[in-house]
Amino acid sequence: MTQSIQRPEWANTGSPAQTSEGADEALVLEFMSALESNDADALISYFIEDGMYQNMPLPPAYGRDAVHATLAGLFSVLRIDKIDTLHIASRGDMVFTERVDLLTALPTGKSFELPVLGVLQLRDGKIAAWRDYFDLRAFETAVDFALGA
Ligand SMILES: CCCCCCC(N)=O
Repeated sequence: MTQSIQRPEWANTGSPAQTSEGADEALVLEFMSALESNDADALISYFIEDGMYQNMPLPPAYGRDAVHATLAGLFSVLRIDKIDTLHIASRGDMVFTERVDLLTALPTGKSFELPVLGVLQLRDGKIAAWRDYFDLRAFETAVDFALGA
């Protein structure tokens, strides 16, 4: 079932795929689309060996094995239904995404459109660091599931 996200009225018109610049932003948009696979084995190939991943309200993961375990752990309790990247920008090796991530908590079946600011650092066409900033309490309250427990 193709999920759709209500685009906020303040979002720029047009899709970042049309306005993105450079290989790093294109790679990040490809990765954001790949997240909808919910496949940790496929997603880890986007990271360098000593990459890091952190959902900022939760502990960080350092190194490919820890990043894979964190992704697999997330996918055991939630499903990424849709990632809508509203805006994307980059400076040097840093890429910034303003997004709405449509997520479903598997234990409750409840979904939430989570506003997210994503910061990614690229190195040789792969992700060296991925940090997502969002309101965990708003998410947990909306889906009635304590992710951070
Ligand atoms: C709510 C915490 C889980 C976030 C999963 C990945 C994402 N940023 O959408």
